[in-house]
Amino acid sequence: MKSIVIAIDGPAASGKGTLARRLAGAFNLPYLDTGLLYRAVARRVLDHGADPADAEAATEQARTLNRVDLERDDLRTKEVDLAASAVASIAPVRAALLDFQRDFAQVSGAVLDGRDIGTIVFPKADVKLFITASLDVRAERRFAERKAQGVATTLEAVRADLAARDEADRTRAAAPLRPARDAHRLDTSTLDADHAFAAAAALVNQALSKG
Ligand SMILES: Nc1ncnc2c1ncn2[C@@H]1O[C@H](COP(=O)(O)OP(=O)(O)O)[C@@H](O)[C@H]1O
Ligand SMILES: Nc1ccn([C@@H]2O[C@H](COP(=O)(O)OP(=O)(O)O)[C@@H](O)[C@H]2O)c(=O)n1
Repeated sequence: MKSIVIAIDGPAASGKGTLARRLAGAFNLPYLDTGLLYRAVARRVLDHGADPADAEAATEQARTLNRVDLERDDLRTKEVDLAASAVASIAPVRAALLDFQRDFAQVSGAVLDGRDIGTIVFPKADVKLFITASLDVRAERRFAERKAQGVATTLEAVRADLAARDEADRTRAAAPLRPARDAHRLDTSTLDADHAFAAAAALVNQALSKG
């Protein structure tokens, strides 16, 4: 199969990762969850006792990030959610992570999900998807995940955290969260994962048949 790049962006808990993983499996492409890069930088900053908003400290951690950092099992906590969004607003942090993301797709193409894949990382991606869902639906999904992990929280707290992070991601100067002009928008508020996958796979097949 032709090696292609599929860029998937959208707000937190919209279903990007679920969809990206399935597309990667179906089209035999490597998958990169780029949120993990920012989470791992944030984790390292916190481990060093530094402030995630400290540009110098965060940039140093981004420049020395390695693959093992991405495999940690403590990257999806509430503390890291907010710290990741803070380090992600620092332009030199983003610059330090750019080559890794581009190199990842070099050999065999890839599916990447994040916030700026279609706008900055791969502006010429073969297929761009912008995944959304209402704040209430996304909060329910993330709350269910946290509950399954045994984390003590409330739906209201999860909703407030998502809203704050989305607002920060949308309004930052460096690579703000927004759909690329040529992105296909997919609202998963009332689409289950199977229907979201079917809609996305149809768009990928369309691109493959044109290419
Ligand atoms: N279309 C969908 N319908 C219902 N639940 C979904 C859908 N897509 C994802 N989920 C669930 O929502 C949660 C967040 O999905 P995830 O793919 O991790 O989102 P993101 O990568 O955008 O943060 C997960 O528990 C996932 O199983
Ligand atoms: N390409 C990306 C991916 C993530 N991020 C940042 O990293 C944070 C965590 O991303 P994530 O994709 O793991 O978050 P969830 O959607 O899984 O909650 C986001 O809130 C963004 O601030 C980014 O700025 N650019």
